[in-house]
Amino acid sequence: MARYELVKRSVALITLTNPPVNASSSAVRHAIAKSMKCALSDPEVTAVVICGENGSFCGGADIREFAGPLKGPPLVPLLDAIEAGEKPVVAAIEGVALGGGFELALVCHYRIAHSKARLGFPEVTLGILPAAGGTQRLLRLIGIPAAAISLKLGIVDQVTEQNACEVAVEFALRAVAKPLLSRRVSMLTTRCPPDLDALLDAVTMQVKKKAPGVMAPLACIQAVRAAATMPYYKGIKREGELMATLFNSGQAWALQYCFFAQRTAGKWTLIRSAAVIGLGTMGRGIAVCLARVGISVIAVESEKKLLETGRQMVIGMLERDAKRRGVSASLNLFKFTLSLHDLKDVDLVIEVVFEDMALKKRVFQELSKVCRPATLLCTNTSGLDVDALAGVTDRPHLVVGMHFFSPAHVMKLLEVVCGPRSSSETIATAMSLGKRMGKVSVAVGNCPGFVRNRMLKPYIDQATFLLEEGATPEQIDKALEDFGFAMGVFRMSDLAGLDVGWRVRKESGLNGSDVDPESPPRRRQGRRYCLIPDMVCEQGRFGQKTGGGWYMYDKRGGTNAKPDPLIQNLLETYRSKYGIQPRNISNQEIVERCLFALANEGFGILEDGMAARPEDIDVIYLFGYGFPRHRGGPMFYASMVGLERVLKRLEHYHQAHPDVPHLKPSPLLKTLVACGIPPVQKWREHIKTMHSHL
Ligand SMILES: CCCCCCC/C=C/C(=O)SCCNC(=O)CCNC(=O)[C@H](O)C(C)(C)COP(=O)(O)OP(=O)(O)OC[C@H]1O[C@@H](n2cnc3c(N)ncnc32)[C@H](O)[C@@H]1OP(=O)(O)O
Repeated sequence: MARYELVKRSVALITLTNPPVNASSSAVRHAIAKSMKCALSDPEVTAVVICGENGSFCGGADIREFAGPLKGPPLVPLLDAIEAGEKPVVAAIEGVALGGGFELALVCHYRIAHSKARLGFPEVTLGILPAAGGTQRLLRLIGIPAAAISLKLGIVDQVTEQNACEVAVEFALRAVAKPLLSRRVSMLTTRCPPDLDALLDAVTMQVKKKAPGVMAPLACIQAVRAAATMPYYKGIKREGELMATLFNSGQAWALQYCFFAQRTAGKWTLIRSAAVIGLGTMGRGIAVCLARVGISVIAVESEKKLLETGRQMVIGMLERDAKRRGVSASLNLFKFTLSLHDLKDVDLVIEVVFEDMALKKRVFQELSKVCRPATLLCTNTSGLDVDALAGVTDRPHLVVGMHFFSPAHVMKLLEVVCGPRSSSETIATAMSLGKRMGKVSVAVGNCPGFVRNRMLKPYIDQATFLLEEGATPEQIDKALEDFGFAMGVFRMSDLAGLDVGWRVRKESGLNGSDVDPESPPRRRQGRRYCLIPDMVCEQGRFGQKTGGGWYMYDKRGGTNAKPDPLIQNLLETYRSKYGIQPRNISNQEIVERCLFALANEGFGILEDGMAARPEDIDVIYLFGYGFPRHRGGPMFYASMVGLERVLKRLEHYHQAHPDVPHLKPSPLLKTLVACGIPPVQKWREHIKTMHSHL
């Protein structure tokens, strides 16, 4: 609910994390109190910055909590303590600072606001008034007659076009040595016009005329009078009394009801009930995502034991999730069953069974028989042909891919895979369901691997070829981590599990009994093939979950990756077996080969019409693979490097490795270079084939 971290060695950064608007729920207030205590007691900390996650400072008190008894730390003492603290506190305001959020900003000693930030007290629209000192502090800060923009008024100390949080941290460092007394807004005296009574009487008349019978605006005027005529400690008492009257009035209840009713009315949806078939890791995560947004879920397994395990895991996840979000777990939305017949009335089914086409086809045939004709049938396949599944149903237009990423209740990306027969309504429903589930949904075409996994193949291939040529997993990971990835390709693969790729390679005849015995060494299906990943899996090393993969871990499920002499040994034996002379490989070569191959596949995807635009690919990589955000995504990165350079380097590497088709520059890349390198946003204009739905 709030993240606490030390930045620049001495600034405590407190980030409110309560989506969508970082409302100051009881859990958030608790987290702020705890973080402030830490910051004020830590001698290393000289200043504090408070900001909100995802571009929103704080949307105010959590209005949903108004209906129940007050939980968690009360706001007023919490805010007073921040203001009274002996270390400078700077509010970094992006998005909104409304109601209690604005009050939080007002107790900070300095306020840095983004130029697009919105600050204000909308409480009156909810039938109440700003009752955590807001009426008293704001007027002390700007005086009674004020009515202009924030900087001019002195509400904020600096307006910025840049990242407000970064600016606030620098500001906080400069504020360390300065006295705080004059920065405590509650200590200031309200500037009043000489004709205060006349002014307030006139405003009262206006309000009565404009909003006859409405209590909150009149209470606000009384609070203003208190700010003008009383010392702070009396003013805030008056503010509290006024709030108490309003808070329990039918007007406040009605206005708060209207706030939520207006938002609920917009939530018309086709999907009220869903089924998830398969309660493995993915299925469980998807089921939790659905229940989180109030959709009732029928969870299906094929065997009693699997169903029971799945049930226990789902309940545990729901309870932990609810605790974290400070809400009650929606267990009542779940039904667990062994029978597909129970799905006859659901609005949508998501199939999450084993990645086996024959099995999936059997499930889709069965669903066709048992589900009502309007039920949408979705598959979570990570790369199989969605249209082949549509083809076995009685409703191909209602079949679509919903490709979640593991862990599904955490990862933001959702690829909505549009088959050639998926109807526009089906795609739109899947996209909007994804949005409702808090996912970043991207529509993609139906090609093997779709977008993320299709692009991942050349990226991982390059990394394994580099191993053959002389690099180590640690060296390659380090180069990619220095580039900005949180994890290099091998550490990431260990986390995801190596067995899935191994199975896919077997199924596609690249490994195992289907391999053509005539194929030359290290070549499969006419191109270069690295056997090392298969050899690692053959040793039962599937990554973190088995305690070993490309690295070794202290235990099964361990996360602390250490270089493994066994892998080093395997590489040396492999190179000598195939007569490969290891060479020194530069970090530049590692980054270029991995990332240019990745982007090159992206160009191919655009050319095939499997993604609508480069921005979609970048979003997929930002949210589905942790591509460093400050690099913009693989396509934007390519444009920053310069397409001409990317083309030249790919030509160079392809010449050196002619048996690696992924290094051959894509025709679209060549076209873009030939036609003067347009900006990313204009690439779409040069794509000839476009998927009909994208
Ligand atoms: C001694 C006791 C002292 C108590 C003192 C208490 C004093 C403080 C009082 C307050 O702070 S009252 C709250 C003041 N704040 C507001 O009135 C802001 C209300 N919200 C908005 O105006 C808008 O939501 C927004 C922040 C401008 C964002 O607008 P946008 O159009 O982007 O999104 P919405 O659809 O409106 O909202 C998204 C989502 O968020 C929910 N939500 C928004 N604000 C709150 C909130 N303050 N509390 C709880 N929930 C909030 C909103 O309902 C939507 O939810 P869903 O519909 O998606 O579920």
